[in-house]
Amino acid sequence: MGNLLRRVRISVSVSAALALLVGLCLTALLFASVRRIESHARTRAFQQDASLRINAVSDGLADAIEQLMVVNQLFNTVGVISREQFHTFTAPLLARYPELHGLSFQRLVSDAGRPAYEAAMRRREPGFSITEYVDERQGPARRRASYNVVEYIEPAEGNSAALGLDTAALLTYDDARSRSRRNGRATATGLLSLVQQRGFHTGFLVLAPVYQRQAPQASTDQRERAVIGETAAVFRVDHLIHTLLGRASLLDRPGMSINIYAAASAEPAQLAFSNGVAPRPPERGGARALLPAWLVYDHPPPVGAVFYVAGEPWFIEVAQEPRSFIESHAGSWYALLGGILSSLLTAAYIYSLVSRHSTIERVAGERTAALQFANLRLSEDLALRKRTEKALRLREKVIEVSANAVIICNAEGPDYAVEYVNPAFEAITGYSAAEVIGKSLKSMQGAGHDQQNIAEISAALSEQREGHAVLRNYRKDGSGYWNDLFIAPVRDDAGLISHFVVAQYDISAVMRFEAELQYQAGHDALTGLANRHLLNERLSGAIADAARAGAGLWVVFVDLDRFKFVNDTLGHEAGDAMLRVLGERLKSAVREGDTVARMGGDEFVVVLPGNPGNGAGLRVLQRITEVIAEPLLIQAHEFFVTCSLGVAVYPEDGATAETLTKHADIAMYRAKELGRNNYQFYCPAMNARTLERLRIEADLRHALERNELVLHYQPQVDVLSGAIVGMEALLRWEHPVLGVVSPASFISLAEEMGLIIPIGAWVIRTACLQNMAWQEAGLGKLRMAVNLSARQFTGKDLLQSVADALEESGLAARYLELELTESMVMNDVDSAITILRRLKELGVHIAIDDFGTGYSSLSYLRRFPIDVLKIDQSFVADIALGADGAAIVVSIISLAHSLRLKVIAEGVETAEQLAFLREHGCDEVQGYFFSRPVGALEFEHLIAQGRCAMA
Ligand SMILES: Nc1nc2c(ncn2[C@@H]2O[C@H](COP(=O)(O)O[C@H]3[C@@H](O)[C@H](n4cnc5c(=O)[nH]c(N)nc54)O[C@@H]3COP(=O)(O)O)[C@@H](O)[C@H]2O)c(=O)[nH]1
Repeated sequence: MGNLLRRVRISVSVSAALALLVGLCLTALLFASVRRIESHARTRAFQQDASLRINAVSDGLADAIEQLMVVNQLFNTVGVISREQFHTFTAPLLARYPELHGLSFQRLVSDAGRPAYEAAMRRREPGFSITEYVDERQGPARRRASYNVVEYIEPAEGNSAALGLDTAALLTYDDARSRSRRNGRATATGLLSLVQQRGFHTGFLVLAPVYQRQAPQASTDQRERAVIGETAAVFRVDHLIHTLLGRASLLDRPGMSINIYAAASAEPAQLAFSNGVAPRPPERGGARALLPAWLVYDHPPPVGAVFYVAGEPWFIEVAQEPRSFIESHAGSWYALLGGILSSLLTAAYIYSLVSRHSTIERVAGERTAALQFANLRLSEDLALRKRTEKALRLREKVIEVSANAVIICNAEGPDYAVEYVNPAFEAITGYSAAEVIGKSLKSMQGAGHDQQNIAEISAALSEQREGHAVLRNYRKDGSGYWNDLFIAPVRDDAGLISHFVVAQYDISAVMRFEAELQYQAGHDALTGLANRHLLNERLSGAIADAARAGAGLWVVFVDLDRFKFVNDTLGHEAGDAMLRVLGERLKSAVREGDTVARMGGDEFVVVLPGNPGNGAGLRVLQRITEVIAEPLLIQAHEFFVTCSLGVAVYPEDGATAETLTKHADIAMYRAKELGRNNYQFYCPAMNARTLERLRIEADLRHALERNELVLHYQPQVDVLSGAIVGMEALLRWEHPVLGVVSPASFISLAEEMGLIIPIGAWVIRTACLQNMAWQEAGLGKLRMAVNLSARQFTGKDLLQSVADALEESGLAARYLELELTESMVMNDVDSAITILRRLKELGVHIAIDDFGTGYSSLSYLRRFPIDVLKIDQSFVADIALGADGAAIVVSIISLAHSLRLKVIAEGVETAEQLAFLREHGCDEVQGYFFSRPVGALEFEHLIAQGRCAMA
């Protein structure tokens, strides 16, 4: 409160002080303004007074001079008049203008004319002579060239001494006289001492020239020649000014001084009149020195003006003596005092007004603060209540909109009657609130009473504690769902348990997802069959069962033959589709419950429990082979797939899932080696073979860089001439330990390992270089046939490697023939045609190898840009055996020729076969009958012989 009071007092004082300050400032402004106005008024009044005086003086002088000009005009008009006439004419003028001290006529007399002139004058004025003053004594004038003699002068009284006076002796005249004569105008002299009166007085003369009448006066010279004298007016300055100012009552103004100078400025030597020294500002000593001058006295600046007296500049200065500020600025002082008084009164009034307001405000402020405080408390209470209500409503809403079921039931057993269920409960269970409220909580357990977890909930209810259980509950329509249930007691204000709240979460989706995950963990995503992991589990279980039962079981490893080819040529989608179909077929070949698993790629494992060795197992193997071999339609193509099977037997071939699977795999490899499409039972010797295969794989990776690969060449012979017309390049691997390895053993391995691409490129390049070398050696222009593998044919580098080989070797493309198998071009006809066209664009020949063994469609054959059909050696071998083989050979020859293709038969071993082929129009032949594939040197010998031995 003390603070508040202090603050109020300060604010009141500040307001009053401010009002006083503003008032004083305004007063100061008013004071300064009034002072300015007063000063201006006084200065203006003084300037007007000064102007009156200046005008009176200058006009009065002009008037006086004008009288002289009247006299002068008389002389110049009438000529020199008599003395009496002069007196008569000037008397009224002098009477009217007392400021005129005298009017005279002065004649110009030459020295020569002096005696005559004096004589003539003496006739009128006895004793007359021309005189001058020497040492203030008048005597006869000394001789000089000419004299300016005062002939008449009026009034005579007081001026008689001047008669006969030669004014040429007065040097002060000279300048004014000569100017007057030259310019023909009245001219004033400077100040001079007048001799007319007793004593000397300051005065001046105005001279006006008198010329000889009718004499020319246009130029200065003419005027100087024409001059006969001048009229002159004499002025006593003090008398003149007094007269002029006195006449206008402008003389006696207290405090005002008038100084007149016969010069253009205030030159003290030319002071013509003064009625007092020009006043100066008073000295400012003591405290007055601290005040600005305008506050101490008021001193309007003196007024000065130049005016002309008979053409000569005169200066007049009128000054006013300074007056004290107090005396000259009464208005300013009244304004100042009035302002200060008003300011003090206003400040006092504001002080009292604001004090009253402050007191009222203080009291009102205290009351308002108290009210605000009370209001605040009230608002807080209200807000708290609102928040509480809002929180309750929110909780209620949360329960209402909760996706999980909420039940509130009475805490009284044994029924625990339901008092509330939320909408989610109704949605999940299908029961409406009306159907369950009032019913026992336990009645909602549905048909799943046998579940163990229910006991936990019952215990929580009876022990009045929290509980949790996952239950299988049932909806009103009888369908089941998984319920993650929490129960918790609710206490009333007294701390007693009055209710239980039950929260139910429908976790059916989670349970399904878990089951799905579990399924996926054990199953192959593509085929839905068991995966390697589940296979191990199941096989281990089956082994344990078999061990317990003392029974045997088989593990069958299934690998699809040439699946890689399908995958590579038709793409992964086709491969996947094939695997899905074949997986289903495998399942159909075994009993329900038998495990069929996919290991990855085209490898499957089938577990046959229950003593399959009693004959059932072999039947299953047979079924597997059959279902796999059934025609398969993928992307509108019909495929015939075979498989190779390997079987490991428990307990003979292993006691663990891992060992049995591995041994079944080894047996499957053996089946592959033995030509695919068969099954093999594992035997310990296979282990060694497998190891051998692994070693070959490792060595093959380095065969190319170690130069272990070589080409052998088998001649192709023209049937009719017996001439060697070409050769087939056949790859050999000269293994440092194993000796020469047949391509049949490692080409498929190289394909699987992806090595066929660099190996194939090497073959094409080497064959081209060799052919070109032979051609350059003059061994003839023969065609070189080179085999392409499936992977090589579809590989992206084929065209480039062929082009590079031709370019590097320089071999003409027509001497290179590429051999493809039927299956390579039939699997994807459109793409094969594209590749073949590009190869043909290079200029190479294309041959279809092993023709007749595959599934060539004749209609497609027409579309392929090929040159040669190569009859498979199996048909050639069959020629001698029966009608079928021979018929096929004849058909192929005829077909080829109808398509304008050349036919070459391979595997010709006998003269009989040759004869048959020749008889049926086969074009070329190749086979052991002529030569086995031989090394390059040996082949050169064959060419050198020119032809092969023909039977
Ligand atoms: N992709 C590649 N494949 C190649 C390459 N070199 C060979 N091969 C293929 O390997 C398979 C086996 O070839 P090979 O052991 O050389 O056997 C060939 C001939 O030696 C053999 N032949 C020739 N005449 C006779 C005969 O009168 N009787 C008889 N029993 N066999 C004979 O036939 C094989 C030639 O077959 P083909 O290629 O179909 O003309 C074989 O499939 C080769 O294609 C290679 O570089 N790349």
